Amino acid sequence: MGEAPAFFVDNLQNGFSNGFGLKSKGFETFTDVGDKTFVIGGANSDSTSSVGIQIYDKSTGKWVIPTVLGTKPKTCKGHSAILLNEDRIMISIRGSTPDDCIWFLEVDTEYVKEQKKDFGTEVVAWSKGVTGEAEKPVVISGPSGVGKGTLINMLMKEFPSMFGFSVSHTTRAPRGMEKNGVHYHFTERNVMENDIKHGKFLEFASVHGNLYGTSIEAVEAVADSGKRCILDIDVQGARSVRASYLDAVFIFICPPSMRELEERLRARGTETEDQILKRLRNAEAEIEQGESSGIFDYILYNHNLEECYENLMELLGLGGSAPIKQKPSSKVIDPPSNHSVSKINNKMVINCETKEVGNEAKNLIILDVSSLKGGAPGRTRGLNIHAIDLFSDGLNGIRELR
Ligand SMILES: Nc1ncnc2c1ncn2[C@@H]1O[C@H](COP(=O)(O)OP(=O)(O)OP(=O)(O)O)[C@@H](O)[C@H]1O
Ligand SMILES: Nc1nc2c(ncn2[C@@H]2O[C@H](COP(=O)(O)O)[C@@H](O)[C@H]2O)c(=O)[nH]1
Repeated sequence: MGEAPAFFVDNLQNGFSNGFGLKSKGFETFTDVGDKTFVIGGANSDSTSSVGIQIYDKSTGKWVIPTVLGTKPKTCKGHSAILLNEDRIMISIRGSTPDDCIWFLEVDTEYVKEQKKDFGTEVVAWSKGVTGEAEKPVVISGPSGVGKGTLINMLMKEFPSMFGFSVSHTTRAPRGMEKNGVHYHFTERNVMENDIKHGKFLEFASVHGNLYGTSIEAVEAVADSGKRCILDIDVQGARSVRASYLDAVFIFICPPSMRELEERLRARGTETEDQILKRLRNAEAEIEQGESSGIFDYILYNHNLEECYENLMELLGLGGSAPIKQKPSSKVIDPPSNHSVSKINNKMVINCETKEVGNEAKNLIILDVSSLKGGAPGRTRGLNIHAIDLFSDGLNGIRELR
C-alpha cells in the first residue's frame, strides 16, 4: 500500500534544516502521498488561526500553498500525522481536549478532487474526527408565516435532549426579541459572501430580499452534541440540501389557504406592509414547488396547530411514547504531548507512554478506522476507539471507550 511512516518532529526550532529548503517554525510533519510531500504545521501557520499546510511537489521541485477548506484545527503545540488509504492524512493533536484530538486532512478524496477542478488550484480539506454516527437531520420548509418556527419551538421544548436547531446566517436585521447566535447569526453581506466563496456553507439563498444560509458548521455542531439537527430553510435551500452530501428528511409545511397565511403573517406583526406583500407573493411559488417538486418526503398541512404537531411527531418516530434518548458517552481520548502513531491494517495505534517513579505505564489508544463515514467539508464520523493499559508487568486491561 506504500504507507508513509508516521513522522515525529519534536521541538524543532527556527531555521532547522529539513532537507526541503523550508524555513521551519517548528512542529511540522512530512507525509508523502505519491510525488507530493504534505508539510503540516509550523511553516505556513499564521499562529492564531490554524495549522498551516504546504505541499512540496517532487516532480517539479516547487512548493505550493493549497486552498484549504473545511473546519480547521486551532494552532496546536505539535501533532503526529499518518497517511490513510492514500487519500487522507490522520492527524492526532498533542495535549488537546478529548473531543478535539483526531483530525483528517483530505488530500485526494472525491470531495477534494471536485474542489480542485472548481478552484483550479491544489486543494486540501480538513475535517474533525468524531465517534458515533449522526441521526438524519430534518429539513423543514414552507412559506413565511405558515408556522415552521412555532412547530420547531414546540418540538425543541418537548424534546430538548433530542433535537438541536441549526442556527442559520442571515443579512436581515434582527427582530425585537431575536438574539444573535441563537435565532440567527446576523451577518454583514460581504462577510457572508466571502464565507460562501470559501465553501463554508451547505446552502444559501436570497429569500425575500435578504441572504440566508446554513453553514456546514451549524449542522455539524448539532450532530456533535449528540442531537438530531433541525433546519428551518426556504424551498431553494431545501433543494440545495437535497443535492448536497447531507442525507436528511425533508418536510414541507403547507398553510390551509393563502388567506389564512396572510392573517398569520399580519397577526405576527413582525414585518412591514411591503415585506408582508413580498412574502405572500413568494409564498405562492413556494407552495407550488413544495407540493410538486419532488424535493420533499412529506407534506404536512398546518390547519390546526396541535394536530399538525402530532403529525410531525409521528413522522419523526415520536408518536405514542417517545423513546428515551441516551446521551452518547463522552469520548475519552486525550493523547499526551509525547505520543506516537502507527498503523496496523485498519487500526491506528496511538502510543502514550507515561513514566513515573517506580511505575512505567504504557497506554495504547486504538482507533479503528474501518467504518469511517462523511468527511470534509463536515466531520469524519464513525471512529471506533478503545484504550489498552499496559503496565510493566504486562497486559492490565482493555477499556471500551464507546
Ligand atoms: N395552526 C396555526 N393556527 C393559527 N396560527 C398559527 C398556526 N401555526 C402558527 N401560527 C401563528 O402564525 C404565526 C407565524 O408562525 P411562525 O412564525 O411559526 O411562521 P414561520 O413559518 O416560522 O415564518 P417565517 O418563515 O417567516 O419565520 C405565528 O404568530 C404563530 O403563532
Ligand atoms: N435557504 C435558507 N432559508 C432560510 C434559512 N434560514 C431561514 N430561512 C428561511 O427564510 C425565510 C424567512 O425567514 P425569517 O426568519 O426572515 O422570517 C423562511 O422561509 C425561512 O425558512 C437558511 O439558512 N437558508
